[in-house]
Amino acid sequence: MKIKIGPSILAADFANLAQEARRAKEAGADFLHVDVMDGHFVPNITIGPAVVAALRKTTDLPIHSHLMIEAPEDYIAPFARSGSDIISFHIEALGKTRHARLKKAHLIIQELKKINVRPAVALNPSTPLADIKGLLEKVDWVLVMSVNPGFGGQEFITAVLPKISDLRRMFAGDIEVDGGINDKTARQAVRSGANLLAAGTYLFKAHNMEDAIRRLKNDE
Ligand SMILES: O=C(CO)[C@@H](O)[C@H](O)COP(=O)(O)O
Repeated sequence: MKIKIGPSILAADFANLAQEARRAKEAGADFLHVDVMDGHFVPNITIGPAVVAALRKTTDLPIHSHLMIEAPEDYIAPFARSGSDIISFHIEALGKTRHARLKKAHLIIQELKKINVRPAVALNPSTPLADIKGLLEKVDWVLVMSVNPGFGGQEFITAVLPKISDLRRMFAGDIEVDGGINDKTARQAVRSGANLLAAGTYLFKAHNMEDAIRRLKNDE
């Protein structure tokens, strides 16, 4: 599968987002990964739909809004209106029982498809695949977190690699891995079956983003 790279704008210069989006595009990015955090689901607050809408005006790259928020079902419409092409929501944010989570996930997926936004389901490092198995026929993008969500610049959790391989055995769609991606962990993730890589620190702090993207794609 072709490897695609989504620079995570959490590590970008927030005072110059238009320029950062342009820099990512020129460096060969395939999509922009936008981390939305609410201070409840994760212990950090980042950006809302207004910033995604502003970013939308500056780039034609697909925008993936990764909702790390409680009650994501309440925010689907504003993030869709802001111009997100892909919206991911966390399975852990949808309730206490597996049944309740799946029920809510199905409704969110239906709503997203109806408005032509690509749905993706995200799961934390400690969340088992069993929790999303019932959704794999409904989505074609799964986001596997390789750090505990909340902050950029953390170390890749190698314990998620078997989960990526297991997922690849049962799922032919896109598998995005996010958190602690660098040239070494990118290779581990791809070897395990990932084809989409979100990377913040490694790309935005690189001396040359184009070279860094090439290294992640392993086509130097
Ligand atoms: O969602 C998250 C963190 O919660 C990620 O998207 C990070 O923003 C990735 O940053 P790096 O680990 O690549 O610096």
